[in-house]
Amino acid sequence: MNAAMTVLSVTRQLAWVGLLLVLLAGLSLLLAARSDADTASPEVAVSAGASGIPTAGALTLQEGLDLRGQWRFRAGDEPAWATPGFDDSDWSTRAVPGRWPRGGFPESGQIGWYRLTVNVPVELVAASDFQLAVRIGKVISAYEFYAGGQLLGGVGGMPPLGQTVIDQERQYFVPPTAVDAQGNLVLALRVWGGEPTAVNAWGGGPHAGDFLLGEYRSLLYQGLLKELPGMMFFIVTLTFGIHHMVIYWRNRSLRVYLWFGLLALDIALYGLMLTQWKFLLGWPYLVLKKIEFTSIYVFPALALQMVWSLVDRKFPPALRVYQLSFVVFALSILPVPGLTVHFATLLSWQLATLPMFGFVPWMLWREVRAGNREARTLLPALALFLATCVNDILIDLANLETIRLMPFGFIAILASMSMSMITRFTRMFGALESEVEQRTSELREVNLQLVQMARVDHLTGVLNRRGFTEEAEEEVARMQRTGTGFSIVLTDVDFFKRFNDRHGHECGDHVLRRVADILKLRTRDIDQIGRWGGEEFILLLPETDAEGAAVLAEKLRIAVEENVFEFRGEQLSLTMTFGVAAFRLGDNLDTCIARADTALYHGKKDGRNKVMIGKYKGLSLVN
Ligand SMILES: Nc1nc2c(ncn2[C@@H]2O[C@H](COP(=O)(O)OP(=O)(O)OP(=O)(O)O)[C@@H](O)[C@H]2O)c(=O)[nH]1
Repeated sequence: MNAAMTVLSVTRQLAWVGLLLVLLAGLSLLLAARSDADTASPEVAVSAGASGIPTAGALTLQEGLDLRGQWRFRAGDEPAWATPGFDDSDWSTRAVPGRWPRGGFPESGQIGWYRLTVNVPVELVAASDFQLAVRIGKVISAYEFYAGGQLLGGVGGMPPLGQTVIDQERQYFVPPTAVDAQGNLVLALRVWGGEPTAVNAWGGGPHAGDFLLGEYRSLLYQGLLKELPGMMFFIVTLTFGIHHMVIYWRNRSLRVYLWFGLLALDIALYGLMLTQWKFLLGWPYLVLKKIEFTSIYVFPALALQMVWSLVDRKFPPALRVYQLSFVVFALSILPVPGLTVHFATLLSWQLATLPMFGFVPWMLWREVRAGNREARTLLPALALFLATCVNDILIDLANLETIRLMPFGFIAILASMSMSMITRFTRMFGALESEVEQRTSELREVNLQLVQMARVDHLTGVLNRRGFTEEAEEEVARMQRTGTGFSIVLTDVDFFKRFNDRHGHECGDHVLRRVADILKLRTRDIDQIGRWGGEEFILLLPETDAEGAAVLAEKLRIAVEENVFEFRGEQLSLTMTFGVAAFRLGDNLDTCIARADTALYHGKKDGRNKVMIGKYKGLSLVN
């Protein structure tokens, strides 16, 4: 019952998480589709140069004018390049976003300028309820942003400070004074490509994200909406992680929950670092980046542990070394100052993960063939996950501008692992329940035997005093209900002490057993026989009056008297005396037995080997 409840509650929780994931995936696809539609031909939205100044109508400005496309570009650094009047017609053009070639522009100190002129409706900009804004996407490694020759801010730090912040999108108010009388607005980006290591690894310049001109609140809303799936992914994985850690905390034998929880927390952290929400933490960019890299660097180690623990296999020592190397890798980048170490080691880390792409599926495939159910559930999800990893690695290696899919791959892993764990624990609970059931029924049987044993005399096999009393009490109750009477017969072996002394205790035991057999054999099934004391037996005869009981007692007396008891070649005989009493209204069991006892006593006194009826007042002898 408990197991069923647990499985039910876990399933319910998973159903919620599943629903969230579906919503998340749906929303992401919707947004991806929207942004695809927006960017289908960025050149159409923006084209640089005096000949084709893009014009932003009122409607477009509300929705946001896409600034992605060709901007004027020049490597080098002149303060005059920010001024609106500067003629940039002889500059080359460069895509925004679009990375610089690897190595960047060392001859110009890794600094280059981007310029774009757009035309905006003057009346709209002058309106008091309209605030013009520009959103600048992600730029490697730092930049300053100018509009109408005014410095509006930037991200990171330009040399000589040289502070790298490569993935922060930021939105800037554009003052109406930045727009000239004809509505022309000149935007300029002064970009620093970064330290040589960064430029060699990443190129430089604007590389991703939104580049938009529009109404401030509308841009802000769009930005928030775009970041929502990332935030939801973070919340879902964080909840998953915490939930599994709590389960592990409550039951330390569920190791697989520990690894699953840690893995989910690690991914949650990584997911958060991929969103703009991380900047709300207000932590230095270096710290955020260290967290991002540590979380991704340590991921293979946790994933290996998780997979092996899920399929319940021992970790091979060589694999342990491989796994620990990731942990060491992840931890060692923490104390190294600056971000250079991350850019310098990323490729090595990616290469180091490559073997996993081969042997993990291979191991799982072997497990699947060996009939491991967890492996069967995990394998397709892992294949999907690895495919998304390849996609993401290609984005870095080949500068592909496609969507990063790893979070979705990880969702598949999460879902499959949950399913796997549910199946596993449902199976475990099922086995446990049937085992408990079996044990309970065994215990019940043993208990029954014990109860029986506690009611039975082990020498003769008839009821003992306690067992007989219980049965007799029930008979009394029945009699009071139905009015049917019964009789009690008390019988005792004559001169048994002498018999014992003469033939030995063992022989005495044997004889007692045989006497019990005779009593059993000569009575009805409904009659109850008990051993009342040492050599004394008692009988309860339902629906029998005193006379009927005396007749039976007489038969028993004769049977015992005529019986030849054989023991170790000896042929022996003995007699018994019987006291009979019928249960009457106003009696209780004790008074009835006492009457039978008195009759027995008188039978003994009267020469033994007799049946005496204990009348209500007085006695009568049967023979
Ligand atoms: N072998 C054997 N003897 C028992 C057992 N229980 C009681 N006895 C013996 O039965 C004898 C009963 O002796 P008494 O109570 O003096 O009665 P008796 O010798 O039968 O004499 P009456 O009953 O007066 O005829 C004692 O010697 C007990 O030791 C038993 O389980 N096995």
